[in-house]
Amino acid sequence: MTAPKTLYDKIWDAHVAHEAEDGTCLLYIDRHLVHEVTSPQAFEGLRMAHRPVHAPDKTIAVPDHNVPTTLDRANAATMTEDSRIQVEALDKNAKDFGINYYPVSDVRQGIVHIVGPEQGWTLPGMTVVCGDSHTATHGAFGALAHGIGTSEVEHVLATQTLIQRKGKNMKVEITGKLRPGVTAKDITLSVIGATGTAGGTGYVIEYCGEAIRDLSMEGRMTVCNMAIEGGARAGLIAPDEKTFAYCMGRPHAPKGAQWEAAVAYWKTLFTDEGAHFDKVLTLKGEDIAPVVTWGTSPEDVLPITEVVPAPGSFKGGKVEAAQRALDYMGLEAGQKLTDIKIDTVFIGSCTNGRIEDFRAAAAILKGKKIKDGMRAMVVPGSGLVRAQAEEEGLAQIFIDAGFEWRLAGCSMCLAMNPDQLAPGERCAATSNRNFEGRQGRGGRTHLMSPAMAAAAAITGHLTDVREMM
Ligand SMILES: CC(C)[C@H](C(=O)O)[C@@H](O)C(=O)O
Ligand code: SF4
Repeated sequence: MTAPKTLYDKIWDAHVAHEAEDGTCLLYIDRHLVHEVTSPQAFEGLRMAHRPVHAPDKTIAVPDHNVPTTLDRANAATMTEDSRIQVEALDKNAKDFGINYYPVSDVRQGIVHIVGPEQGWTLPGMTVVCGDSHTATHGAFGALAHGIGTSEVEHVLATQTLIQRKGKNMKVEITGKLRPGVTAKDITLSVIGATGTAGGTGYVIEYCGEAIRDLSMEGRMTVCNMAIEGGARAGLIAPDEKTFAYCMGRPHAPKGAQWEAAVAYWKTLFTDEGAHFDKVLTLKGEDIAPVVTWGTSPEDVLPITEVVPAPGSFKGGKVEAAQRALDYMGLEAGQKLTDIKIDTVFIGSCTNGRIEDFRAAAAILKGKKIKDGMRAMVVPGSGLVRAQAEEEGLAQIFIDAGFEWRLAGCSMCLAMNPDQLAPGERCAATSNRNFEGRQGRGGRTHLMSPAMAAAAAITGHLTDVREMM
């Protein structure tokens, strides 16, 4: 009898092409996703070595970080020089190397981590890499998805393999049911609150338990997306009937007999009874509340019913960090979180830019107006999410409430395109990072779920969405 394996062990073992004596492995890569920020030097390296892309049919590129999200973006003048150079380089590299490409003009364009699953490129049991830390998102399908650096991007382009050492196994179990108003975003932020941003260092996290099983594929992507903020190398969720239903019929999913064979294999992708985990965290779904971040790290998270913590309440080295965070955020210890006024709302990103996120936000906004003077925008994760939201009438709800309804891209998740905070502006954001300057120099970010961001847009301050339901 073979030893019981975790889901991570199974996918890993199925992809090891070579293992060196010191344990360094060469891992076969099934899908390589590429965006404009981390790929230019990699393609340049290939060019200089006169090498082709090894598996162009498994390589998928889309520009997302630098692209403006306003309707006039076809006009090159809407981009800074640096942004334009990166996007034009991707246009050229995609053409020269013959890889799959979704240019800005294509309705399928969007954030790489939303486009991959949507087009059926991401499937259970695969190894997926991208020169981007939030590649962890694809783990929602039971795919082993690693974020990689630019030199590794070049290596994968050239060889379709990645040099890796195996990580350790960590289990994060969310038992029971979530309470009303609590979402996947609250799960993933609460996990980071419990483990800290280094809690997952060296591990691949498998999320399991009833509350995870109950999530839609969109919600599972939200959870895995932030595995990286918890320090983990990747996040994973075992595929099930929901996963198969999401994948079926997608443009690049297998069809017919190949589909049947694939599903039969996918059904073997679960952690065996008795498999060993090096670390385990269990949270009760019932105990998770709608949360917001108050500081400049995703671990600075608290239930919305709490107050801004006193730096002195932290241990050791964290006291200074907490004080600095409060100074940067312009907050006072003891202040009620619900008293924090905001002037900007950003709903979007690879964490929360999918259709379900927009349904949740629209449910709160329907028939309401955002606070006077509020700058609020909804940025779809892809052109197809945008089209679906328009068809479902969600876009009109946002527009009627006073939101800007944008084109797809990373947008205000990071300050690499025209959507940015000015110094001192304070934003309720559905994205995943809140460090100093993330959304623009001097900008202040509070991370939360789409429903919570919608509630804050209406009241003008951080708000407990449960009071609006
Ligand atoms: C620009 C890119 C390399 C970066 C990442 O890897 O995460 C970005 O997507 C981010 O979220 O900060
Ligand atoms: S949406 Fe944000 S987190 Fe996601 S890939 Fe873009 S910049 Fe990174």
